[in-house]
Amino acid sequence: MDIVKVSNVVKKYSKVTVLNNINLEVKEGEIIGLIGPSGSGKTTLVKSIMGMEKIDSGMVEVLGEKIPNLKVLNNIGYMAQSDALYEELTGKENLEFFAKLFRLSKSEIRERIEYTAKLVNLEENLSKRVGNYSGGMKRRLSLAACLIQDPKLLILDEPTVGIDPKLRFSIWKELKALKQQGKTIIVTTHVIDEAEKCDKLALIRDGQIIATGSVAELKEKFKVNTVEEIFM
Ligand SMILES: Nc1ncnc2c1ncn2[C@@H]1O[C@H](COP(=O)(O)OP(=O)(O)OP(=O)(O)O)[C@@H](O)[C@H]1O
Repeated sequence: MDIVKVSNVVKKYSKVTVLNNINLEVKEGEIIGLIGPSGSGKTTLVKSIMGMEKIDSGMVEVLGEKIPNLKVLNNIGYMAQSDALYEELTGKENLEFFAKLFRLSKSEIRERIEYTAKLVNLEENLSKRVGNYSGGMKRRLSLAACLIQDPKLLILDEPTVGIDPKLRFSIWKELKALKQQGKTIIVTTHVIDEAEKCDKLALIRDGQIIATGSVAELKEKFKVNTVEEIFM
């Protein structure tokens, strides 16, 4: 089943076309990487998938519903490029705040905070004020926050920026485990070794998808031996 279906999407800012006839299908349980140079349209595409950006033409469907659709938003965990956290609150209070937005019960809130904090290795720091967190810790808390309601679809915009390689490795291990549970994950990245971990890549340039496929398929298509060369 297609969890996300993007059909002929065009998005303009003033007269500038930022997404130029995008078509993309994402299947259940797939990790898809959106890869492309800075300014190529990755963030605009993920925001259009959620309905945060109004598209000029085309159609987006998520979980079988036409977007924009508020109900579907409950099933999307979105981690934006910049952290949207309350610096005055502790890590735990931030997670509680987001959990309450989704009307989770008290016991669900406790369970989900425990699970997500463990996932991103922040259990020891939950009672600290977020204003005192490092950049990497804020990134990890944002990831925990976007998982709090146990969404079916995760949309992660450069999730591992500012995260050291060891933790990046453990986050990817968890993303794979989430995939095994049937979650679908869309991730934008500039990091080559992350691209290798995706089931499928969509290469974006100047608002167009120039190729999609697994790393192996893309290497074959472009007749190259490494992922770096695909980017070139
Ligand atoms: N709100 C906006 N108003 C006008 N132009 C915008 C707006 N948001 C993005 N753009 C432009 O749209 C283009 C695509 O931007 P977008 O943020 O989607 O790229 P990106 O691939 O995510 O880049 P990066 O990797 O640097 O995050 C850029 O030229 C950008 O300047």
